[in-house]
Amino acid sequence: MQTGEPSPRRIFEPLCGKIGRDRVDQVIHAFYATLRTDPMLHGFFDGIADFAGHESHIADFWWVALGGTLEQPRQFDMLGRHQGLALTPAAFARWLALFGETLTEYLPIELAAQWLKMAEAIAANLQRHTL
Ligand code: HEM
Repeated sequence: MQTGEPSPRRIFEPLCGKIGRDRVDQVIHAFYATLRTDPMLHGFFDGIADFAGHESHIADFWWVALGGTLEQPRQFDMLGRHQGLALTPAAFARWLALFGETLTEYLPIELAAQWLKMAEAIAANLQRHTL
């Protein structure tokens, strides 16, 4: 039996650590700037008065979803916020396409792919409950 050698093990590092909060904020800021000017989706966001507040709320959501913690925990109500928006499969597809484009612009391909995978899973769940 070998001694003194650490057994090989998978070191788990959550995505939040690999991406970092600054890049989460950058991605969200760029993504919502895109959403607000997108011909298909901008109308959903026109009514938001405090957009900076909205972006920081969304960035906090993703920070937690990616494994991070917040100094001041916040409540999220994903289903409640999306119910009644009359979302369509085409709107979801557009949202995901734009999110994927933003991710690949700001992150290395592997990190972008992992984050997008999470967004796709959340979107699929949202669609099941809101369409
Ligand atoms: C058709 C696609 C989508 C549209 C048009 C849309 C639009 C919106 C709107 C209008 C709000 C409410 C803003 C407010 O009143 O403060 C919101 C909230 C939010 N959205 Fe979406 N959304 C879409 C898909 C998604 C997806 C796929 C995700 C995540 C993967 C997401 C994440 C969030 C989060 C985290 C919030 C805040 C929830 C909370 O306040 O607790 N959205 N979205």
